[in-house]
Amino acid sequence: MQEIQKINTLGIIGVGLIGGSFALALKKAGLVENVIGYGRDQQSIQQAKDLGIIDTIVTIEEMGKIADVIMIATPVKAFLSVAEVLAPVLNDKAIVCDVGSTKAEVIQWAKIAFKEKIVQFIPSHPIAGSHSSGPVAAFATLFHERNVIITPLAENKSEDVAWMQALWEACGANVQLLDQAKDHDDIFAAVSHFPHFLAASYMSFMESDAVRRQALHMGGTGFRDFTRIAAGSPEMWRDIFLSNQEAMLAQMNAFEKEFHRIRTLLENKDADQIYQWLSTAAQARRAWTTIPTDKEK
Ligand SMILES: NC(=O)c1ccc[n+]([C@@H]2O[C@H](COP(=O)([O-])OP(=O)(O)OC[C@H]3O[C@@H](n4cnc5c(N)ncnc54)[C@H](O)[C@@H]3O)[C@@H](O)[C@H]2O)c1
Ligand SMILES: O=C(O)C(=O)C[C@]1(C(=O)O)C=C[C@@H](O)C=C1
Repeated sequence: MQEIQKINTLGIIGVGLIGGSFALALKKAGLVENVIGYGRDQQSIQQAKDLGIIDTIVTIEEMGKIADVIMIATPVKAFLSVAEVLAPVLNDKAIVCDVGSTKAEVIQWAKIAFKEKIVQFIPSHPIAGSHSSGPVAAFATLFHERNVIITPLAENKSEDVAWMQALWEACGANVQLLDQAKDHDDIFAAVSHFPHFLAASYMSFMESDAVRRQALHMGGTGFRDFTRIAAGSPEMWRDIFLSNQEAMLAQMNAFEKEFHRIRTLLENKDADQIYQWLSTAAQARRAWTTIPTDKEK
């Protein structure tokens, strides 16, 4: 196997679950000498340093001058303001990536902020995460056996994309390249953003009424598994929904029809069709093997 080029200085903007885990994974792989970090919140960035995720706290200006790889790992709606500070101070040798859950808007903003330096920006999205956030939630094996989607830009140099891919692979990830940001956003509206909408809607629905709230205490493993993701960061998910509004609304419209169809089956006590519907769903879920099942803790 070809040796992966080491990073002298890795810069992370927004050292939370994803940025922190990337830094820890590359440290563990022995691929980074020095990690510098910038964060919005002083207490949180200090915590990242105390936990050994980053070695030094810096400003974006300092990072832009010295880092050779920079990851922007903030919630997606913070991307533009961060990129606008980074772009003018970004050294020519650096490559920059993001980890945002949406791609079309991020790429549009990257082009506005980085201008001719857009060649240095490689859009990325790890399909790995958790409902926990902040540097305390970060761990080195988060990306093991998980997909990472890179949506390279026409302007990118192929050797930079290859290096980015190799870095993710060194974190244990399987990298897939997707040409179109819109395809990415449609896909992840369906398999990530809309499921989150369902879990969050369900939890707020349960919480909104005293009798249902009382029933929550009786929930078991099915309830736990169905609702886990609803505990995720409201800031992160607000930004994702707003950033992928069009694709989310398309999912909602389609689901409204399905909701209606199933409701009618139940109103009509149509046992055969209800069985058919549940059977199709069960087969689809049993056949889903995209990621391995987490080992029992
Ligand atoms: N959590 C997941 O499951 C997951 C998975 C894949 C991708 N993502 C994406 O990764 C990004 C980060 O998510 P996360 O789970 O690590 O969130 P997080 O809350 O754990 O970390 C985000 C960090 O960014 C910092 N931050 C926020 N605004 C900032 C700003 N303007 N300048 C500098 N720092 C700022 C926060 O203080 C925090 O430390 C988001 O864009 C999210 O969509 C998340
Ligand atoms: O495991 C979780 O809690 C997640 O929500 C992770 C998850 C997902 O939907 O799979 C969430 C958002 C991302 O952009 C990528 C991964």
